[in-house]
Amino acid sequence: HPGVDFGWDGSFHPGGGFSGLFPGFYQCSCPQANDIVLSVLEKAIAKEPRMAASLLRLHFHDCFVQGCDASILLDDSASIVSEKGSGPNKNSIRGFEVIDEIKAKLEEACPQTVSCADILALAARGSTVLSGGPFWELPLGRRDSKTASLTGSNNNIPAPNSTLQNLITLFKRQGLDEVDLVALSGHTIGMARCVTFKQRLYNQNGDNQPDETLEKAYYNGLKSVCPKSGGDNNISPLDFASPAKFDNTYFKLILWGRGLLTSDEVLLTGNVDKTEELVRRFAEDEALFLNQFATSMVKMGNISPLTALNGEIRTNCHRIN
Ligand code: HEM
Ligand SMILES: [Ca+2]
Ligand SMILES: [Ca+2]
Repeated sequence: HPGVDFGWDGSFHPGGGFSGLFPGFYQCSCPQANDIVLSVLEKAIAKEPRMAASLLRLHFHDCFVQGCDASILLDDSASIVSEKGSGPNKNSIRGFEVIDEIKAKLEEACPQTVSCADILALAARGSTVLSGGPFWELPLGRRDSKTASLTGSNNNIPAPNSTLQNLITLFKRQGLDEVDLVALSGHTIGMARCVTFKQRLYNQNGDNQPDETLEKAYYNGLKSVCPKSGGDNNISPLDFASPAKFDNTYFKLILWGRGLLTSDEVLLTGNVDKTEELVRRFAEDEALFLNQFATSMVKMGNISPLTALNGEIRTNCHRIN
């Protein structure tokens, strides 16, 4: 029942707009929602620490396509072309079983109440916290889409070989600025497949040469995980210093030429003073990064939510009601 609860202060965007979301949204209708999410996450992340990273990314890939509306969870059907088959998602995005388990428990406790879109947001926050990262007050009340957009998924989610200008443009399109870009790019947990960084190792500029910004020892190690031919699905940590801990080592590694993706490296070397400066400051000051990450996650989570009578509360996140 939107509008009945308190928490109105969280509904106002930093920019001044009204998102319609607020932290107390389930305070009456499902007060145990976050505890249920956390209990499933604890188990899943204990079994596989990488799951925290996968769930965080799932929320990002949802929010950048039609807003945070759980469009990413819809399977192919008569009316839906699933986003799961897009370039950025195919053979890559994971964590659906954990979302299903959370949804099943929530349907049992509070039937037809907690949206799949809010589950993604709660799972992203819980995963961050359980990995040692920051907590944030999370505005809730998103509803679920009745549509998905495969083309949106292909066009709005940045590719790992993006230029810095391209990254800035794609984030601006979502109302996110350079500060949000650098903070949210904080690939401090999780893994990437060889195919996403192979170009850097063997042919960065079409001249059959590696990316010159790659530090030598790191480069040699990556070549053994990611051969010139084959091995596309071999994985390497995005932050090899602490792949399961949510900290600022990712930014330190970038300064040392040990960022994994081109999109990580260009934050420093892409000739935009602002992003270069932010990489340096986040590398120096962990608290600054963690605080900014939390702020930027709230901003990302507020992208075009469905509220009031728009959308629906799906009973099964895989399909519309
Ligand atoms: C700035 C543009 C971004 C680009 C180009 C990018 C690209 C990528 C790529 C290529 C992977 C590896 C995928 C694979 O190999 O299958 C990855 C993984 C990941 N990304 Fe990003 N990403 C970006 C921003 C973000 C944002 C905003 C978040 C969340 C706030 C995020 C969170 C993650 C996480 C946690 C993983 C690891 C997932 C896992 O281990 O399952 N990324 N990203
Ligand atoms: Ca979406
Ligand atoms: Ca880390």
